[in-house]
Amino acid sequence: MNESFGTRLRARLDECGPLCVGIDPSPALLNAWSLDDSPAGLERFCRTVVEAVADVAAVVKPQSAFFERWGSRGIAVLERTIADLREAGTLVLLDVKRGDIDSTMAAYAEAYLDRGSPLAADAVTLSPYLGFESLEGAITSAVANDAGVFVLARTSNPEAAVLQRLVAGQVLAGAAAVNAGHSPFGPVGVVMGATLPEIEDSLTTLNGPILAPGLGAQGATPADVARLFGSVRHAVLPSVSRAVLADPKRLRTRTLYYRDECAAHLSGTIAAQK
Ligand SMILES: O=c1ccn([C@@H]2O[C@H](COP(=O)(O)O)[C@@H](O)[C@H]2O)c(=O)[nH]1
Repeated sequence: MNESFGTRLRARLDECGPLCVGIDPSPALLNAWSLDDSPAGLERFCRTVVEAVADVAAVVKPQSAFFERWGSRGIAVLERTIADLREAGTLVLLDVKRGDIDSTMAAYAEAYLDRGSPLAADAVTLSPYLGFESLEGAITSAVANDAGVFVLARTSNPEAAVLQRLVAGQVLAGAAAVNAGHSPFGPVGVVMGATLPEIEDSLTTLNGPILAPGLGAQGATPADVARLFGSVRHAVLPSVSRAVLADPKRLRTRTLYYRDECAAHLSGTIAAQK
């Protein structure tokens, strides 16, 4: 029997420490790397990131939008990047933020979670905007494929605050209900920005992983991660993209910096800053 996503994520966090590195091959970053904004440039970018971080980041998170922009040729690069990451033993979280009615969700699940699919990842991001229950088929598919999902609860962008504060409680309750009884984590993670001023107390009963984007370019620091997520330190997965990707020569050192700083702040080795 294969190991569940929760078991594999726990092992990876214990082995590598708490960091998710994003692969966001934007036109600006390709330009900063002196690469063509083309599928070939995209491929070179991704190969370089995989080689530099696959063994030190617990999870790597390709941002689908930057691949989709190139149509089928970009998706082909995404497929190869997912394959390279999985071969390297890294967990792949595909950031696609999908959410739709049940029959359409089933097709998304087939694309991103069915282990026979060329785009199959270890986990995907999902949007609960059509109702948490509309994600049920995708969650069932994730469990059947030993994969996971991360449902948007409170995202890192400031524009989301008013809308998401109204519904985050429902998302956290829905996720906790699915995760109940699973060990070490259930299959349903949530997304909670590291940029938030505060988080919901109910996160302590989630029994699932917490993806915390916003580190670096969006202004959050490792100290913020510890201040917000200290009560769920065993489950938090801080995520960083541009602040690590800015300079190809410093990919690994920046990754190690964010990983080690997050680990030190979360463990209390570095005292929490006000
Ligand atoms: O709440 C969210 C959810 C997802 N993202 C994505 O993460 C990266 C962030 O990139 P940075 O360069 O570290 O700012 C990007 O792919 C977003 O789409 C997020 O920022 N916030």
